[in-house]
Amino acid sequence: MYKSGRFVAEALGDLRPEQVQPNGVDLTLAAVSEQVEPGRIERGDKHVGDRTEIDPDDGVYRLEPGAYVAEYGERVAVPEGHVGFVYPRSSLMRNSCMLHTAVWDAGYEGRGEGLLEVHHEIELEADARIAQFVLAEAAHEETYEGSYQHEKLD
Ligand SMILES: O=c1ccn([C@H]2C[C@H](O)[C@@H](COP(=O)(O)OP(=O)(O)OP(=O)(O)O)O2)c(=O)[nH]1
Repeated sequence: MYKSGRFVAEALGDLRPEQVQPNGVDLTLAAVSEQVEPGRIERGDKHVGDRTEIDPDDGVYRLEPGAYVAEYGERVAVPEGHVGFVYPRSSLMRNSCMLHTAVWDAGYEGRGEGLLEVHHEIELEADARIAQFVLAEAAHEETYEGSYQHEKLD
């Protein structure tokens, strides 16, 4: 069962009131980058290819069609007994852009990333709300202890 937006907001903390939605909380766009070298997925390890961060122009990212990595501004913490997912804000999708998500594991804490697919040029203001984070109840044995634990926390 998906939890309420208020429950998700309490798990994340430190949000503006307009970020709290009925079924989740909105995440903002903290940074945009483009991958510039190949990554590698091996049977036992992985390597994320280098990226170049895009500078916003007067606070606005003007993006041509392509694939980008979006960094979210909020510290996400997935409580035990739950799993998280990110959906695009529907206005982003209605503008021919999409955010893709992997699984946000129970116990993960950090500022995560998503794959931003731009199918028609778009302007995104820095710190604008672009995504919605939701939590669902989920059974699990362990909690997250992978290499991205505590990423981009101050
Ligand atoms: O769209 C997503 C989905 C997940 N995460 C975060 C939360 C998740 O718990 C963590 C690790 O994801 P995953 O377990 O899929 O990473 P991995 O590629 O298997 O690496 P590792 O084994 O080091 O965890 O990344 C994101 O930032 N963006």
